[in-house]
Amino acid sequence: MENKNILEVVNVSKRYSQKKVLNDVNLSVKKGEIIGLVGPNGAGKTTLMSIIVGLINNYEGDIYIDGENIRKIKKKKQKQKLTGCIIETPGFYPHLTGYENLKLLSMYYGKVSKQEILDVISLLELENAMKKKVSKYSMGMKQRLGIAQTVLGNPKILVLDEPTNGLDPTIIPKIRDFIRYYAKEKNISTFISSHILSEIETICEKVLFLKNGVIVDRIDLENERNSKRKMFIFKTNKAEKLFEFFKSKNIFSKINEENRVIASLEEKDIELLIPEILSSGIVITEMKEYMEKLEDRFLRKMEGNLVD
Ligand SMILES: Nc1ncnc2c1ncn2[C@@H]1O[C@H](COP(=O)(O)OP(=O)(O)OP(=O)(O)O)[C@@H](O)[C@H]1O
Repeated sequence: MENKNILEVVNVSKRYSQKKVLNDVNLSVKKGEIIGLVGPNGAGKTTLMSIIVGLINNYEGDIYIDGENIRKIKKKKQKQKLTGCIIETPGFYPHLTGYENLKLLSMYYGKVSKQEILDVISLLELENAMKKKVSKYSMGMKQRLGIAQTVLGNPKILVLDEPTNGLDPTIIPKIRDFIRYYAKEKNISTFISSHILSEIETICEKVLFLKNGVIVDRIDLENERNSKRKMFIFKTNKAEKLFEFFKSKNIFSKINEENRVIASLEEKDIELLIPEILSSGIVITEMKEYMEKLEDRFLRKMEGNLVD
């Protein structure tokens, strides 16, 4: 994968009258990367995404897409071609069929082959919907057609605000495959927000937490997956004593609500520490690797007590 930043958000702030809804946001997305944006209601996710795709033009700071400052792009069409987006409800021509809508958009962008259109239809399993007028579509079908539209015109980055909203759970894996296909096969990056944190966790390489317009945490999931340091969970008769033991070794640990001890360790530490733990009279009846769910981490972060 190329290491080039396809999106750069530099010191972006946004006010609505007196209220600052984005405060000095900085982030970057590399070519082919899939990055998630999570945060509570009103955190500023839609505002940030709307600025990136050019729907909001009145903001402080700068947005660069593929090295170009979007403020300097005067032609609307040129700006629109940079990003494929789904923000709130996508717009269509309701009296036309799904296929006619896709074809019309392709003609607007030019240079979209029939095969490219057929690819999106097949990836999102839209075949049966293509001949129907969009006015007859369910909300989920409209959402899928909206997602299909995002890749026409070969954009640099997909900006997807809650793309799985209103979708049947059986369709959600299709969206995941679609995003992965365009990231890995076509090198199109994705910046995605979702309330379904497990989705973000499975698809994204990095996740940003936005709270009150500020990015309060950045998690490199890919790095964590490959890290030598892992979290382990211990079932023991003396949780408090084990916790104190780790503390005395400067190892991060905590006791969870089930009285299990969770500690951040490298595998090589374990061999050294286990004999010491056992000789101090602590009995460990179970020990396994522990993956903290993004949701739990998110909740801790929102409560303001994230400890790494
Ligand atoms: N046009 C507007 N005028 C005034 N305030 C606005 C406007 N649009 C958004 N806001 C405010 O900006 C803040 C951020 O809103 P935004 O929709 O970006 O948050 P969000 O993280 O996308 O929330 P949600 O998860 O509920 O979609 C909120 O306090 C919202 O009330």
